[in-house]
Formats: sequence, structure tokens, C-alpha cells
Amino acid sequence: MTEQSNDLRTASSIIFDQATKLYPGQAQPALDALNLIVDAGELVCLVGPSGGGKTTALMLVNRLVELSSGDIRLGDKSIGSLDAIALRREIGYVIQQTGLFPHMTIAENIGLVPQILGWDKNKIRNRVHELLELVGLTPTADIAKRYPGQLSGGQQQRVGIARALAANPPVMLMDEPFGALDPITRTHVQDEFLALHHEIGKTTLFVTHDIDEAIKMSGRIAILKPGGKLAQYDTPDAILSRPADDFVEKFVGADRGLKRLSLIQVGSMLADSASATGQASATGQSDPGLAGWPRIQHDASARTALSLLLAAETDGVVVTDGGDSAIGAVTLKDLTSIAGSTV
Ligand SMILES: Nc1ncnc2c1ncn2[C@@H]1O[C@H](COP(=O)(O)OP(=O)(O)OP(=O)(O)O)[C@@H](O)[C@H]1O
Repeated sequence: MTEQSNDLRTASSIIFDQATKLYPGQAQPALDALNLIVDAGELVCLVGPSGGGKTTALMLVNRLVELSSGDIRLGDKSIGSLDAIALRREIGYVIQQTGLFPHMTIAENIGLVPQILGWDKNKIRNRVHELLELVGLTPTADIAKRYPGQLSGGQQQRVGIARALAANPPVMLMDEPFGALDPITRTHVQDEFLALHHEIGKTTLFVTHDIDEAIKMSGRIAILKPGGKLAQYDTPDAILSRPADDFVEKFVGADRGLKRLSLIQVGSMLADSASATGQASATGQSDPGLAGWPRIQHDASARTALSLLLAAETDGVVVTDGGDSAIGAVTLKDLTSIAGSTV
């Protein structure tokens, strides 16, 4: 482990306490008495329709916008009690447009905050290398010497994340960070960021208008509705299976049953399906009734199982362990009872 990794500061919770923002000249608050606790190390997605107050909520945390009333705390420190510039150094901020300086090299962009903090040149160089590696860019290539315009959109976004992490902030704010990427790059960068989050555990508030991205990325989702009111704050599974009101139900979409299937691994359904179907001992090849059923690994999603089964026109799938031995079966009835329970 490098010196910098040992140096990681502990994550800090973010607490919105009746946080309200009324912009001058506006009749309605952009954010209305928001109460929300993001636990230390947690990744929470903030979603909602355009104008719901998502960006305002983020900019209140780093004081690019000031609260009208209420409070926001990082751990036990009220942000109002801190110097705004010092506060921003405690917070990594990633935005859709990356905010990279076009006339500075990638190394200079990433090293900017450490330089302002007065780190010596060697320490900055090591940190830049470490961060490029961390975000999946090979530091030995000439990437550090290139300018942002010489990188792809996905690479620029990775650099934006590296720069936000440069001074080991305990908190990350991310505003539609992957919104400008094409779908394939976006999926890659999402996967990489999730792995990175598990590795470094920064408290992260992540804004997206895309409910599918939120379901994939977060342990809990906060849904804001017009007027900046919190509609629901819960796990993806709870939001999909028990939307708090009509607004949330409409926002998550008519296919929430299918979305819920994508959260569930088929292996975790085996105990339930055994009692539901009486096929606990299903072993695929040895049971002629199941011989024609497609086989699926236990860690695949229930949604993938449904697709397989529909394509094969069978009544179920055989679930296998890592070594392709059958460990049970899941039927169409099992799958539709999960998807259907939310419709
Ligand atoms: N500087 C400002 N002055 C006045 N009103 C503002 C200002 N910034 C934002 N608003 C208003 O506050 C409300 C919330 O805006 P905000 O940008 O926080 O929403 P959002 O959920 O992030 O929207 P989007 O998804 O479109 O980015 C909107 O009605 C917006 O018009």
C-alpha cells in the first residue's frame, strides 16, 4: 500500500437538517425543508425531475449556494461554521462538464488542489500516478502529459474523478457525472466507479435524473419532487416494491417489476422457489422434466433468467454453482410472482 493510501481520511456523514433554499425572486423553494442523512462511506443517489432541486442540494453542501434556512452538517460540523474555501477542500466535486482546465495537462489538472495545499513536487507526482491507476488510466502511457482535449469523453470523466479525489476528501459530490457519455462508455465508467467506491468508501452524494443509474449505483435513493420536497428515501428494492406515492410510482416507471428482478440474484431465490414449486432437489440433467431448461449461474440476475426462459420457451431455468453443477431451479411462476407483486 502506498503512503497516500495509508493517508486516507475517514469518511464523514452528510446531514441535511430542514435544509431550505429559496432563490431571490422565486415564489417556490428550490429545496424545501430537506431532512436526509447520508451515512459515512455510503453512496446515495439523489434523483428527481428537472427543476426538483438536485443540483441546488449539492451546491448547498459545498456552499456554492447558501442556505435560506436549516442546516447541513458534515459529521458534527455545521458547514456554516467553516470557511467556504477550506470546506471545498474537504469535498471532491465532479460535474458533467468535467471542469478540467483545457490549457493544463492531465497531471497539472489532477495536481491542482495538492499544489494549492503546498504539497512538494514528488508527493504530487506520486499522487497523480496513484490516482491515474485508481481510475483505470495507465500512468505509464503519455496520458499525464496530454491536454483534456486529447482524451475521450470517458477518459476525461475519469480524470475529473481523479482530480476530485486528489486531496483525499472525506466527501464526494457528483452532479450527473456520466450524463454526457455514450451508453457503452457510461456502463464501463459506472462499473469502475462502483468498484472504486467499494475500495475507498468515500461518502458520496450522486445526482442523476436516470432512475436506472440510481438503482444500479446506490444503496439508498432519495427522490425529490417538484418544489424540492423529499418524496421517498429508501433502498432501490423498497422504492420499486413499495413506492411512497403516485409521484414515485410514476417516476420509477411502469416496468418497476422488471427493474426489481434485475436487483435479485437467482441463487438467492432458491429457498423460496423450492417451497413454492416443490422442486428443491432439481438437478437439471438428472431430472428429465428439467433437462431442456436453460442453465444459469447462481449470481446472474433474475431478469436475465426471465429473458433466457422466455427465449427458450421453457417453464423454468436450472441454477448452477460456479462450476456448472445444478443447485436448483427457478420457475416462470417464481419470477412473475416477484415482478408481479410490484405491478
Ligand atoms: N440561481 C438561481 N436563481 C433562481 N432560481 C434558480 C437558480 N438556480 C436554480 N433555480 C431554480 O431552482 C429550482 C431547482 O433547480 P435545480 O437546478 O436545483 O434543479 P435540478 O433538479 O438539479 O434540475 P436539472 O435536473 O434540470 O438539473 C428550479 O426551479 C430552478 O429554476
